[in-house]
Amino acid sequence: MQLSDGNNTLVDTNLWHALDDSVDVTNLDAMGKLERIKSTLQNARVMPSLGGQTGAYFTKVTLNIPQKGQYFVIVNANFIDIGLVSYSSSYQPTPTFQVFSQLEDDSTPPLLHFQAITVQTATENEQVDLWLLVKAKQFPTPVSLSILDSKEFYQYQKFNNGISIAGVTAMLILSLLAVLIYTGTRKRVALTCAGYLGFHGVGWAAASGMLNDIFDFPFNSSYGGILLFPFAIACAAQFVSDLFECRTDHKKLFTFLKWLSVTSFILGAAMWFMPFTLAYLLSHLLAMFWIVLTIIIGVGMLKKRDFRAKYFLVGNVLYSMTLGYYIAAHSQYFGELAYSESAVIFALSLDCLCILLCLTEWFKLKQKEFTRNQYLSRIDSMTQLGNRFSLSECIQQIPDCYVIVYIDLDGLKSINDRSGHDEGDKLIVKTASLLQQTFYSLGDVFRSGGDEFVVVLKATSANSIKNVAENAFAQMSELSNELGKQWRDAGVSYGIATSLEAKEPSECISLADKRMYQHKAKSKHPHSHKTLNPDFAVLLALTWASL
Ligand SMILES: Nc1nc2c(ncn2[C@@H]2O[C@H](COP(=O)(O)OP(=O)(O)OP(=O)(O)O)[C@@H](O)[C@H]2O)c(=O)[nH]1
Repeated sequence: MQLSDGNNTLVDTNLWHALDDSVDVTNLDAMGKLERIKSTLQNARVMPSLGGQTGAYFTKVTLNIPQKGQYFVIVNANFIDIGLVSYSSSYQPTPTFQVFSQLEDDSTPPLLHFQAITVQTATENEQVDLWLLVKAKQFPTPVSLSILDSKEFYQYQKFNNGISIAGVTAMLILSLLAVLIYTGTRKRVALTCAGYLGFHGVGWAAASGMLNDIFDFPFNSSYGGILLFPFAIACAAQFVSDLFECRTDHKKLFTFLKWLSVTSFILGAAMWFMPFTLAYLLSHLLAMFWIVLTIIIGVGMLKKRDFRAKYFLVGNVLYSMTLGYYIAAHSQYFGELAYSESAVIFALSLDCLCILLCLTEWFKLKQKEFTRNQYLSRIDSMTQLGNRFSLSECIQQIPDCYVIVYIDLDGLKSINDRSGHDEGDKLIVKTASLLQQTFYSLGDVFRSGGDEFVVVLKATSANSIKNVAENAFAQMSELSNELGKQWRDAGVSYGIATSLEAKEPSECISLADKRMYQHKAKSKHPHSHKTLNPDFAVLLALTWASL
């Protein structure tokens, strides 16, 4: 092959020769082995393609390199268990050996996803004979060779390794964030999200050869990427189900995603026992199916105005585009497509970011629902006043000095009976509005029951309590008169108690309630002496307290 300035790629077609089973390639350091391989070249079977093959293969390539310097040969195979290269030239007759594979690539330039070997020429127009031997459990895709000069290679290496490391790190960090969210919230959606992102991150760390580089495993972990993928989809299907509340809101989709998740999980477990090429194919089919499914779900949810789907859709559209490019790059029908792994990892890490944003959208929605429910559970819808629950929360935080006014409407039943419940409602709403107008700057008003209200008035000091209570008396009389003007039978009965008379706010409310009943009894039976005048009672208590 004459190297030129353009694309220097040797496609896989008829490039490789099958190695005779009798040649033991495990002892790679033995030069003799390579010499034996050379002698088998004449009789060796030529492979139309390495795509889908298993075992050991070798090739001899002659390169005409115009410039003196350092060149790199990239072996475009994602999985290599054993790799051996030797090169020699008329100028350098003694062969130079290099060993490479995901298991052993310390002496070759670090290149994620693939393997690179160095060829050094000593003169211009040097003709180099390159002997290459590769062995893998499976070569799921064709194995081409790309020859780059040092400038091109370092640029490629920087881009390829940089994007892969950044992408995998981003996926793992996002997954960790989801785990932290889960530990704080105990929400299943955060856990399934962590699984979704985490399996993708670990899968690509394995597939790119990063795990082997970091941990020096005794086995080739790059096959693990494909084998972990169905587990990522098992988590992803559960995440989508949790994200869109499918259990309650989309029952059919819930059942479908549950089965998809179970099937993916079983497939993931079964793949460890199948030929790797089949596993590779199944993982890619699952990926394509998943992408189409996520886009359909995303569009469907957006149509239903579920805006959790916006990030979900953006991420998956991006991922699907690069996955299409990746699959095309590995099929060889479209020629050499550069950076397909980097493109997929980059898009997938953005997809993972979008997935985490979906999770935050889910929590935002839950927060809104919670706030709304909190509001609804504390507010009386007719009067917009706080209800009994809200009152009990209020008295838990009440300051030391306060006055409680307990109010019960008079005449509501007769207004209901005479003019209908709508009219009765108007009386309730009017009373609430007058109470609010009167006391809005002095305290809080609650509707504690059908026709009962409680006002909690804050006093700045023990000395000011009496003034606050007296003011409340005056206001209540005015309120009663005001209601009487609009509804013939309407008025209010009320009782007032202060913090000076009770140890606990609840005791103070009971006292005010008791006085309200005394007041009501008094107004219904003005001549009875069995009940104490409530105005008198509270003033008496105040006098006692101020002594
Ligand atoms: N219109 C209307 N009536 C209500 C509502 N809640 C409770 N009531 C009615 O209010 C009445 C309260 O009963 P009472 O307290 O005996 O009626 P009252 O006429 O105010 O008599 P006293 O309190 O004894 O002075 C009942 O008839 C309830 O049905 C409501 O939200 N709207």
